[in-house]
Amino acid sequence: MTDRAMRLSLLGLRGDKGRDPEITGLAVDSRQVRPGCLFAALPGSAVHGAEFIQYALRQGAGAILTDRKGAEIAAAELAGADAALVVAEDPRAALAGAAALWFAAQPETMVAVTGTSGKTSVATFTRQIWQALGHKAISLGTMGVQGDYQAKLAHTTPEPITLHRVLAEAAAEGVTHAAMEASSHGLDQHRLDGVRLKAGAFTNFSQDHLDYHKDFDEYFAAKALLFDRLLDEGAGAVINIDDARGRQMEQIARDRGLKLTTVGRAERADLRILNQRYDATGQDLRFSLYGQAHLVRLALIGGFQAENVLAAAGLVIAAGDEPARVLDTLSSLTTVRGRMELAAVRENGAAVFVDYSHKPGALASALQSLRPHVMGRIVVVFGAGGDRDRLKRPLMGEAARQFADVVYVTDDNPRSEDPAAIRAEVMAGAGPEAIEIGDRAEAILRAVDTLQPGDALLIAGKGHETGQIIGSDVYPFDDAEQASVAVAALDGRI
Ligand SMILES: CC(=O)N[C@H]1[C@@H](OP(=O)(O)OP(=O)(O)OC[C@H]2O[C@@H](n3ccc(=O)[nH]c3=O)[C@H](O)[C@@H]2O)O[C@H](CO)[C@@H](O)[C@@H]1O[C@H](C)C(=O)N[C@@H](C)C(=O)N[C@H](CCC(=O)O)C(=O)O
Ligand SMILES: Nc1ncnc2c1ncn2[C@@H]1O[C@H](COP(=O)(O)OP(=O)(O)OP(=O)(O)O)[C@@H](O)[C@H]1O
Ligand SMILES: N[C@H](CCC[C@H](N)C(=O)O)C(=O)O
Ligand SMILES: [Mg+2]
Repeated sequence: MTDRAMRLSLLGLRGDKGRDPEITGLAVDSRQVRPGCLFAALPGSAVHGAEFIQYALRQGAGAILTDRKGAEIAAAELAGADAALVVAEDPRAALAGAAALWFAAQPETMVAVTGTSGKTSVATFTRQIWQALGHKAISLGTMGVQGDYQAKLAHTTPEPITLHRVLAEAAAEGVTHAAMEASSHGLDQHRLDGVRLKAGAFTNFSQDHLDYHKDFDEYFAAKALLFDRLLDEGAGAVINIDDARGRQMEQIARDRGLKLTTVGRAERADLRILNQRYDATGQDLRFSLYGQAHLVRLALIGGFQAENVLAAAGLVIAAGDEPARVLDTLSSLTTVRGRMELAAVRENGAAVFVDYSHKPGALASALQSLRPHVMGRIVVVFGAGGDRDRLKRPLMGEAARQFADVVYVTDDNPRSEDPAAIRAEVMAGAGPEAIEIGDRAEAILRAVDTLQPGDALLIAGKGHETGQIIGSDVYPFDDAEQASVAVAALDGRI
């Protein structure tokens, strides 16, 4: 970043006392500040970034962006400093704007998707459709950047500096289309403020992240930011109207003058699911677009995938592709890694699926949606993550008890917490018949062992993850791999 420089004013920022230094880079972490950098001292949940202004100045920061409180905290250090001070009402929003200007390029056609579940799936399907139509496209989110440009990401919605660096790199590689996940944290922290979006989608809403958002309404309000603030008037809004929150979002989008496409089973939905027929390898979907019926074969497990596929189709259409051509691509869509992914099949035909459901609503819907594909019993193996929303643990237990026939409770990234204590909270909801096995590999082996012809096992919670986080160590662990190993061992192939 340091091989070029840009005046502070060209980043949309105004320094105090008319100061307008050349900026050589952007940083949110004082430890990454290099001479001439702009340091954004953001109000944090643990500390105010302004506590680190003294270090940023020592490293040679050329400008400090913060809020009024930050300026007060660091008043003494700032008084004698050469660096320009920029005080913004909302420094996160100002940083997002500055990052967009600094990196300048982004794919021409960008869309974002929010909702409690389905963001990764919709973003991935959107990218797959674009690619099938011949566009150079990426999806960006929980699984990193995938498609015609690839990169790892630490967050679902990265902070603006990383986000715009990646978008600029992708654009430089010729990527013209990008679908990104908008997490509620990302929206709340203005991480996407500088992204030029052609359309946004809303999937659904259920319990999550109540460790971060004060309550349901605040969590919803964060998701609504995509429609009531980020998208420009006239941009597309693709909204699943099957639940009450979806209809609330629809109203918000309507009030903002967005161009609506409704999705769902509701009779008035523009992209409407008419019927689904399930079998062991996928489903036939009958749907309509503006009243015109279509039939498509989807090699995807789970009724909710139809909602995700139609939301993705809606986004691609809203972003400018021709509807008939878009619908033609749908039969080519492939399973998203770790989302109702077939991981292994036993000799007796019983199937093992790996899924990323790690929230009560997602677990319930994963299990419910598996049911019509399965003739026998559904067995589930799952746990709940440590250092994350505790309220969801018993609720996940209840979902498993209600929608699976055999329940194994195990560990899923206990992090700094006591694994047994997490399991106890899950077990409280899962009921006395649930079987508790801390070691995840053993739980998977035991569950695979119970599978009879026609049964299916759902290993939930880790999806595409490749590690088990215990304390601060990450041990290699891949549910799909463990499933294959267990099947091979039990069927006498190893
Ligand atoms: C809860 C949350 O979202 N926290 C974000 C927030 O950090 P914070 O407010 O807690 O930061 P803090 O520790 O209080 O520090 C305050 C400030 O001081 C700075 N600092 C800190 C130490 C230092 O030596 N120097 C320094 O400058 C920090 O960079 C920060 O800007 O602001 C930081 C800078 O923008 C983010 O990196 C950080 O994301 C953390 C890493 C995080 O893990 N976020 C997760 C929960 C997240 O965003 N997840 C979503 C959703 C995932 C999902 O859907 O499941 C995602 O999009 O990934
Ligand atoms: N439309 C949907 N409705 C209900 N459940 C869904 C839907 N789509 C996906 N799921 C479930 O949620 C899990 C996560 O899906 P996905 O990764 O697409 O969602 P996400 O919103 O990106 O989640 P995260 O916030 O964890 O990144 C899936 O494994 C599946 O069980
Ligand atoms: N993005 C989510 C993923 C959780 C996945 C689950 N395996 C866990 O560790 O809880 C989080 O970090 O809360
Ligand atoms: Mg995701």
